[in-house]
Amino acid sequence: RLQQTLASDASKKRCYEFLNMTSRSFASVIKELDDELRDAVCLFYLVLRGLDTIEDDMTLDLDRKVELLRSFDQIIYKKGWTFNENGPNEKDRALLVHFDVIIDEFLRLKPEYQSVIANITKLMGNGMADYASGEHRENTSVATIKDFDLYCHYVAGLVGYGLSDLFAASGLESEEIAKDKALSNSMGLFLQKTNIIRDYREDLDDGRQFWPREIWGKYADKFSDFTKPENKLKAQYCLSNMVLNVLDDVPQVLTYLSKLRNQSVFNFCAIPQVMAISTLALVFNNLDIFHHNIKIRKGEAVKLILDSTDMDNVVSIFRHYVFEISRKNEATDPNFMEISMAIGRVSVSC
Ligand SMILES: COc1cccc([C@H]2O[C@H](CC(=O)N[C@@H](CC(=O)O)C(=O)O)C(=O)N(CC(C)(C)C)c3ccc(Cl)cc32)c1OC
Repeated sequence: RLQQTLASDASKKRCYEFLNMTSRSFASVIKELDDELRDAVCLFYLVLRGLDTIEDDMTLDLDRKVELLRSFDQIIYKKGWTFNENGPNEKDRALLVHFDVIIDEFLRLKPEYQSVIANITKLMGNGMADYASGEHRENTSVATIKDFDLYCHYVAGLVGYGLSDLFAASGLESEEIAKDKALSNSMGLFLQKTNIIRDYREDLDDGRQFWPREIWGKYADKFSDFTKPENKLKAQYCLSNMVLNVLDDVPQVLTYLSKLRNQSVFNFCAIPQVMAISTLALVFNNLDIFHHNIKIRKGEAVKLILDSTDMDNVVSIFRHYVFEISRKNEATDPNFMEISMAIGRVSVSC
């Protein structure tokens, strides 16, 4: 008995070490969750990280990758399973090499948490596999805005679905939070789309492009054209068009947050969203994103974390950054009117 307890404490501790290693600041936010949810969310994060590592691994041949993605929801039940076929990326490699530890802890979760995580893993793994093997294969390019929303639904919207299901199953939040899928989806889309805008240069250098051709194709012939000084103006208008697309999700994000009742769940959900609206204001009309990765200053991030503990503060943070976007909005920009109206829609929702 004691032997088992010591073993399970050791593997739980190792899971949190992997969490700290893979997610920098976010790990500390997960650790603040109430006891009932902390381990389930930690394991959900690590399972998703494992899936993401496989999707990102360019050294795997396609058939092998698709097989792993489509079966990951069964793999997480296989005690002892580990994976060391994958590439050089040390940080993520370690997680899969020691994935048996994650599986041991996953199998110690309550059955209802296990099934939420397994169901989302199945949907996400198949979505990723469809995407990897489908017509997108050439350079993971996204054609239409519809494709863009579908891709972001697979990799981020589904995470919102799963977390809302965990919140409801824990009893810390109402069943309603898991019912309205559109709200949960927006929680993922807002974060993912903001990151995709911020990461233009990093992804371009990695040979990946996630901006939908339906948008950037209006401003250039090649996705990399925006890095050229002579295309400065086109680059700015393409960027504002991308920001306009993301602003659509803001009202749903605020509605989702307003439904939360548990303080630790609210903090966990609000902090990434206020970081994202701050990032969105930073990248808007900021041509640096075409040259290097930009991030909000550490001091500002800390202030945002401390301030996002109740709905009124979160609303005023969103108002502040949406106002900053409207200040930077230029009348000569073809998207000027649309952005002004999107800002109007946001302002009435908060
Ligand atoms: C209701 O929905 C959510 C509520 C709270 C947080 C998140 C969301 O926030 C982090 C926040 C995070 O991971 N931030 C990074 C910073 C960064 O990535 O730029 C960090 O602070 O390290 C994030 O980015 N993603 C990754 C996806 C967006 C793909 C889902 C994420 C991955 C796994 C989990 Cl369990 C959760 C999240 C939610 O997911 C939608």
